Amino acid sequence: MLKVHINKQLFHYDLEVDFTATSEIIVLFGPSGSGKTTILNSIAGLCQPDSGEISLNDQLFYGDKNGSLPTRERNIGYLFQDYALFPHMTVEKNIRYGVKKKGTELNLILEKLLDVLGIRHLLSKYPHQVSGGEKQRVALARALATEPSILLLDEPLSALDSETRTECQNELIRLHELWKIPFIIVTHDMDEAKKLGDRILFLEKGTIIKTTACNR
Ligand SMILES: Nc1ncnc2c1ncn2[C@@H]1O[C@H](COP(=O)(O)OP(=O)(O)OP(=O)(O)O)[C@@H](O)[C@H]1O
Repeated sequence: MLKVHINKQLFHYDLEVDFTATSEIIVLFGPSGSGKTTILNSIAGLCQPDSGEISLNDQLFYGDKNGSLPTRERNIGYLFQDYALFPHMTVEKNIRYGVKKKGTELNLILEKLLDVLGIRHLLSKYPHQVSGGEKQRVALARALATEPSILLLDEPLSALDSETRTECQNELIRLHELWKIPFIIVTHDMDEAKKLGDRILFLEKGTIIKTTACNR
């Protein structure tokens, strides 16, 4: 279980949130500047809370007395809004980047991801040679190739046209059923939030003002 209890002073208000996530899809929903990315970055270790506690199962990511576990030791998959693929690397190199495992074990994971995401034919291509939806799938493969214990997604579908977006939403739900880890997804789109989320956390100025359970 992921436990997040953080306080952080931001420019215009104090962020204070407290929530847990089991192997479910949690959607963070709220206006621009309400603190969604700050929450993801705190879980990933890319920014530091001022106080509180973040843990995943028995592993403490951040604690008032214990300090902060480095990002590389948190075993987190993070899908950034612009996918952050390396432009000078092929799709295959992008997916393999940062994966510590080698040999048969890695190949089994990669084979599964290539099939599930339907991107085998793209391996030798460069990011500028593939479409937005394909980039999104490649970025998902890269995030999952490290077999993370949790996946963070910051507006993963916002750059896609509506048809590709619907396809990718279905894919995310399917991947979640296969991987069975907590997914924390940021979106601005209410329909998407309802379609993807097991629970939606509504944020306003750094506070969770409402939580809704969804029946997917
Ligand atoms: N390093 C920082 N120190 C203090 N405040 C910051 C810092 N970085 C960002 N902020 C402020 O924190 C607030 C939340 O930003 P954040 O990016 O988390 O919001 P968001 O909900 O993800 O917004 P968006 O939907 O536009 O991406 C903003 O008001 C921003 O000005």
